[in-house]
Amino acid sequence: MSQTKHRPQVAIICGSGLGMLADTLKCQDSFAYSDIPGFPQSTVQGHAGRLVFGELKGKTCVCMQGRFHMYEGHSLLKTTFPVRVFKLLGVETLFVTNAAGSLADGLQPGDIMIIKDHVNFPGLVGLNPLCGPNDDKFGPRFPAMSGCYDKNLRCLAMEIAKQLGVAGLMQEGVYAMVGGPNFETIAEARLLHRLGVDAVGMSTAPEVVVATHCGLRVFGLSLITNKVVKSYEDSDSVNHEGVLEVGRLRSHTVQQLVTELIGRMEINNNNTNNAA
Ligand SMILES: O=P(O)(O)O[C@H]1O[C@H](CO)[C@@H](O)[C@H]1O
Ligand code: HPA
Repeated sequence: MSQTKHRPQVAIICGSGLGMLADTLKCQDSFAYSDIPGFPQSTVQGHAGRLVFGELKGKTCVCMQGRFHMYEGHSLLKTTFPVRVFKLLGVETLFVTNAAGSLADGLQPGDIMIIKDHVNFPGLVGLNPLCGPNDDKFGPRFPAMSGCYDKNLRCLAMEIAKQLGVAGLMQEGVYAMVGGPNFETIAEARLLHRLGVDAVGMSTAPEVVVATHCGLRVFGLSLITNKVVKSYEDSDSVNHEGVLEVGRLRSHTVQQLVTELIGRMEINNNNTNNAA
């Protein structure tokens, strides 16, 4: 921390193809993950591997240009390590963004889903970053996860979308994390759809679990990059290049939304920063 004067209140995790969110920060200090002791390395195309500090609309932010995924071979503790670093830096609010495939018929590629809730499939079978001895300095052994996506921020985001004229692209929904790295089979897609999942991806839930455990307020959004194939008659197939391309196409809108939301949200400044 001796290498930056920024003391962030807000952390942003950029999803696949959404690294441009960091470009909006003013007075940047940027660090390659490879230069930060103990930080994992990004191995996925579209995840640059840089931590960027800066100002956005009067708030101090830190932005992860590149996240870590379980399928890269990182332990869940490693994939979520930055979230606890953010807590220790004094961050109060975590923004998680991701690229996701849609299962809901009303969500089209290019749409933006405000995450209302998630299904953490790896977590349901014990692949949870909170497994192992609990560190009471961060949070309780059995943290509640109901309401882990802050309702006020969700409402404010919708209000801002209306003012920006992009409300037609936006709706709330349930995100499910699967392990990846393969995309879903048709049978898996149908199962997820029947379970009430609106969008699916391979990240985010562990970060949100760790953030909620240590008392961070969370806002999440999924950029819908593809429709998940649910029919045996459908010859479409998804690929990572296509996912990144939709990220590039929608980058401006996502930047506008995140910038306005960060600018207008209230910061309590009551983060005691005493987790450890
Ligand atoms: O969740 P993010 O990191 O946005 O990336 C999503 O896009 C990649 C697949 O194209 C997977 O990593 C999936 O999780
Ligand atoms: O269709 C998908 N499935 C899982 N992860 C994804 N990330 C982007 N699109 C998808």
